[in-house]
Amino acid sequence: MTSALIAEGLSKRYGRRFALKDCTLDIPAGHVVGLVGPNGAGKSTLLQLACGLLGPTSGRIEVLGARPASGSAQVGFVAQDTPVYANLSVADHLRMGAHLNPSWDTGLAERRIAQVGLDPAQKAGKLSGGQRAQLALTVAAAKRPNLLLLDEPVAALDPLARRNFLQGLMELAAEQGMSIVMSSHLVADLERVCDHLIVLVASRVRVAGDVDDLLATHHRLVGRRRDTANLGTGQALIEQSHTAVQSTLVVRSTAPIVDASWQVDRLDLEDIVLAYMSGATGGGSDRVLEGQR
Ligand SMILES: Nc1ncnc2c1ncn2[C@@H]1O[C@H](COP(=O)(O)OP(=O)(O)OP(=O)(O)O)[C@@H](O)[C@H]1O
Repeated sequence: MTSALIAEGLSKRYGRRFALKDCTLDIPAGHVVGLVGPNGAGKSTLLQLACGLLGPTSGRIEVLGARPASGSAQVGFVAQDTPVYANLSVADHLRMGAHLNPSWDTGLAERRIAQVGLDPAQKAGKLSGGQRAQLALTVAAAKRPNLLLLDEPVAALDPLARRNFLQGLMELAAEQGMSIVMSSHLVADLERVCDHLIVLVASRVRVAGDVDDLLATHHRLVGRRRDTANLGTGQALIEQSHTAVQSTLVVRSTAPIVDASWQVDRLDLEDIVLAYMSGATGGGSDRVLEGQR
């Protein structure tokens, strides 16, 4: 398996504050990867390190087998604020893309512009936020990069445009073999399109892996109140909450849960992401203390 991105002990610091800390990842090529985490977790920082707009404070990052270089034809990046040139028309953006990129795919660009209903003559400065996002994605995709990095690309899109956009992404990945890494707060969307997920919380990677594997190995256990120090071997506690009589845990376990005193439920991806986010904030242990009062 080849890697789209490898990070080892990757950190980025601004003054005394870490935007990303000790991040170790191996993102397989040819996948659609979701990057989630709360505001300020470090998602944009990781994407900017990956496209060479930022350099690491320490550690190593390799993208498609090389050190990231800003402007690489192999890597497409759409920043959170979907930058376009306000005074240029949609058609001007496509002409400029064709001029600057040897691997420019005119057919793909024109097809997408028509699909999303953009008027080629319209000035980019007059487009809505969602339309600008569609234009920026089209320009990035038509470069035919091997890796496409998207920072919250669907935030400005209406639900129908979002569904079409995500459908388009899946087609790009399937037809062109493009690797895609996309940050978003909309986990339900990511569950539909991503086959790999990274959860970043407070500058650190909390979990990363194939979505199918994450769904198969995380469980919610509900049972009579008990001490979580005695979990079965191979079970990692992700989140816990307790009432006076009942304990509710989220655990990661590769082996089946055999303790019949637990009711065991499956989790969806959103449940898993929320468990990592709240487990990391210490919410779980606060709730233990509250239950013991
Ligand atoms: N240029 C900068 N100077 C100082 N601090 C910065 C800078 N850029 C980011 N940070 C800090 O680094 C941390 C991570 O920021 P980042 O933008 O990567 O988070 P994010 O996960 O993308 O957040 P959001 O979901 O809100 O977009 C934040 O605490 C932020 O304040």
